[in-house]
Amino acid sequence: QEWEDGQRKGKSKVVCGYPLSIFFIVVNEFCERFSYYGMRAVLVLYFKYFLRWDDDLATSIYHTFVALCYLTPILGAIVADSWLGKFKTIIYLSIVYAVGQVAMAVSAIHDITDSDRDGTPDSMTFHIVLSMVGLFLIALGTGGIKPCVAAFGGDQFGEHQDRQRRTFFSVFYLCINGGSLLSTIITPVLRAQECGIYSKQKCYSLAFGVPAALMVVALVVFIIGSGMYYKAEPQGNIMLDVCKCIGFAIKNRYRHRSKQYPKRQHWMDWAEEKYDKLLIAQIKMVLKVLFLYIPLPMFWTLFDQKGSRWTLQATTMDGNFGALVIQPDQMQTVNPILILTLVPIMDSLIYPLIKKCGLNFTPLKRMTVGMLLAAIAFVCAALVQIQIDKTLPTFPSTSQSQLKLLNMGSNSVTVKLPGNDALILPAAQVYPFINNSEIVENQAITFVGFTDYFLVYFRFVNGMKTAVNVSTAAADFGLIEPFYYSNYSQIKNGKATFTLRSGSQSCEYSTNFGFGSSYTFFIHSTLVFGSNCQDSVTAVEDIKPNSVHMALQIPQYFFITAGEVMFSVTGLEFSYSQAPSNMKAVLQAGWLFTVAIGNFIVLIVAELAKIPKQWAEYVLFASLLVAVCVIFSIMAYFYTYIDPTEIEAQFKKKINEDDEDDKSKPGKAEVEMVKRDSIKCHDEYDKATQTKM
Ligand SMILES: N[C@@H](Cc1ccccc1)C(=O)N[C@@H](Cc1ccccc1)C(=O)O
Repeated sequence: QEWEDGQRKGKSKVVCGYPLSIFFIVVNEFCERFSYYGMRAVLVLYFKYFLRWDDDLATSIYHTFVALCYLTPILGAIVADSWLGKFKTIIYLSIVYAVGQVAMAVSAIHDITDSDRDGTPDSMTFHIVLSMVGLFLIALGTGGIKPCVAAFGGDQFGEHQDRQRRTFFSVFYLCINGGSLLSTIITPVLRAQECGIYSKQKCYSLAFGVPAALMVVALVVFIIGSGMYYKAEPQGNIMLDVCKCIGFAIKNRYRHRSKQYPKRQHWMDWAEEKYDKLLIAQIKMVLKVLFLYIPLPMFWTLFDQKGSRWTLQATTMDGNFGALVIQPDQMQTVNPILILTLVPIMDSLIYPLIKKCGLNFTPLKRMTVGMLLAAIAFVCAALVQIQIDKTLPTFPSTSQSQLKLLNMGSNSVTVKLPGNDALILPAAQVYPFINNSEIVENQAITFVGFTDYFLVYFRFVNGMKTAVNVSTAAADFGLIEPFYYSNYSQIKNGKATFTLRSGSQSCEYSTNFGFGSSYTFFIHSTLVFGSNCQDSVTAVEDIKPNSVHMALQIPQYFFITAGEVMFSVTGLEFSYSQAPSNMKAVLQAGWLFTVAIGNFIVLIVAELAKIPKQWAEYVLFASLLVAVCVIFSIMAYFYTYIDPTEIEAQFKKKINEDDEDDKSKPGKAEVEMVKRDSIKCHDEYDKATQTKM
């Protein structure tokens, strides 16, 4: 250890008690998280609006990707521990990661396959394949380096620098959220820009390109620090040793299943014939924690829906905050903002206050409360969804048709449709109608799913005897024949002024478009060019503008983030503190594995349940988490906290004593010694795990 500390001191300058090398690691993490969360923030909208997938497919692929990102840490930990070491693993996988980000940026350039230059890609297959390859490389890179970077940072501190190491981990978490905060603000803004070579489209390529650049910066910064790092040699594949030892214990137990063999205290003790007692004790500690992890994925199932279902929910809401108009994907910034404020508040105010009240708020209790808060967040999301649903248009079912009756004459008319009562339609009015038979082609609202958040649809119906041309300052929408209608066109939301022209005469019509709205404008036969035509055009709302404000999502973000602080921050700390010294990475990978499983659960539940109402799906997830939370609290009640360092020290001390003993008494019967040691070691392990909290 002293030699290792000497190595550390020799490698890196020390600034205010901290090795300078950690500066490069922290900056690297900031840029990497910027890259990851920036790309992830716009991903679901890229699927929906660029690749033109529906909400369910977009959500499924999004969660498959996130799950993959948290499966690959196991791979990264194995490669780093048994082969390349952490430093080289970070470098190589960062290159893979950066290539993946570049592939994503290229996949979002619509001009590559837009040979007819109409603004939409001609071969969607090319864009889909390239983006899927990109996402696979990103998952490999980000997941692979995840358990390495934090542990590599921890390695830079010596045995006696516990306080500095703890501060490093806090700064590390804040940097993660600093990077993700910036990127979730910036990339949605970049996405909203228009760019292109032949035609202008939403700039997803830039929104993915900037995270790609940041990943290159992360790699460069990490390489610059290269000469200063303490690089621990790979210590062999501990995960493989753990698996082999467990496998041997199971096999040995099975071989000795007959009653003639005495029982052992723990099934892992059946590995004693072949494996080191210290390793067996360490595996017991890890298994105890891993058992406790079983219910945890349900928390992540809810937590990670911020980036999918909640972002899609925001697209049906009004993002107008006065001077500021918020993009749906920008709402995710509320999470890191709250993390940056809640973590210090919890640590310096709430937890000490609870302690002062005499309550023992143990890590497992905090995690239980975290789960309940996440369930509350989903109840809030369901309530918001119910409000949104009230404002949505009534869509015709598969056996129904929707039609609009438009009276273009100057007298009222009586309309009688087969199977319906007669109705009187006044002059120059429109009557929206859902019919129970399929008498007309159902085409009214099929386009709505692909509307960009800032774009609204409109069309004109010409009730005049002359053809009318419709244009704005930016675009010409063409000529509409008498008593005919134009196709739907898109325009940016907000105020729009249309010029209506017939020959050399014209007049102007102004109106306001709300987010997500769609309009049919009816030009009356009474319109007189050259005068004000404001009163001679009737605006009919095909789809009402989004009226539920995005601010209503803040409570659900508050509860999920408070839940994250209690659950995730505490859980990470708990996993670290309960892990034996050589298995910290194993437990970190295990912790991240629960995130992966959580994302798979979203896919399974969404696929199996197929709930038509979104609010009901939110309630289902909240109920599932409450049920899991009850199971977890029971498991936590029976968990006894351990001090791995103390247990390991006792084992090492005993092994040293035995070595001395062996030297002084050569020829002692080995079988006898194993028996005695086994009993002693059990006693030590049991003594050290008796502290139940
Ligand atoms: N709060 C998140 C960061 C975030 C930022 C923007 C939108 C969503 C999330 C955070 O701190 N993440 C950490 C820890 C973590 C959380 C969940 C799953 C794995 C790890 C991170 O390392 O990314």
